Amino acid sequence: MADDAAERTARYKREAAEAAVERFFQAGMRVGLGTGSTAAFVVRALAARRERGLLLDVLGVPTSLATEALARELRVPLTTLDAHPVLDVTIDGADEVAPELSVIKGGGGALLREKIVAQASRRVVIVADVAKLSPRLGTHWPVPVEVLPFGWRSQQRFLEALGARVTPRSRADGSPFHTDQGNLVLDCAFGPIDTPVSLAARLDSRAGVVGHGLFLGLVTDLVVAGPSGVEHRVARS
Ligand SMILES: O=C[C@H](O)[C@H](O)[C@H](O)COP(=O)(O)O
Repeated sequence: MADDAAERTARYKREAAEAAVERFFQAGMRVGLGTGSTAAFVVRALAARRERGLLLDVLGVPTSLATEALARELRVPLTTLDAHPVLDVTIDGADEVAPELSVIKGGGGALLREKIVAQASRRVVIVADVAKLSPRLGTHWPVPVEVLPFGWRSQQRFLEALGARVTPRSRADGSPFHTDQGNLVLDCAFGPIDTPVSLAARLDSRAGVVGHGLFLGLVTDLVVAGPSGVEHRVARS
């Protein structure tokens, strides 16, 4: 039963990813490659197109070391933001998607590079299975906050004072989780967030906080897959 549900979810992720690659990646583009299980389907779909002789001149900027490794394994050519500071489009996953297409990201710890790449992209497409949809950010998912190891307990107190239940992220063996930049992640359960813009501003202005998973006003498109098929939604500008 549980296996069936996991297989269905994986199928929806793959369907969303494949539909987005077909729709948004075009010859000659410089593209951002997201991180996570849904974004991995994007890299695989791009590699599959290349095997058919399509999109051969597309170059990708990976948002994590894991995505970089996968792209290299599948022989997807990569570039950097330094070589291409403006990208045509990024396709990435998300943990929670609110109706106005604000999202929480960072379940895999790649939030900082993902936001840097998203902010450098003309178009930001989120691919998701239908279970990621939410009436309000924070309903189902904590906000990951990336902090410098230096003074991190002060950041924990700051985040608790903002109303969060804070869980320092750890690995399966209990050791602290470190991002690709060597920082820590504090998962901050706020519950449904009434004012995400002001919360993001508080986080952005705190020294020692180097990133957070609230992506507000960044996403241009959502491709979501579920039992009734694949749907494309566009953010209101
Ligand atoms: O840090 C990781 C990313 O923000 C992922 O895109 C996000 O956690 C969604 O991951 P998945 O597609 O595996 O559910």
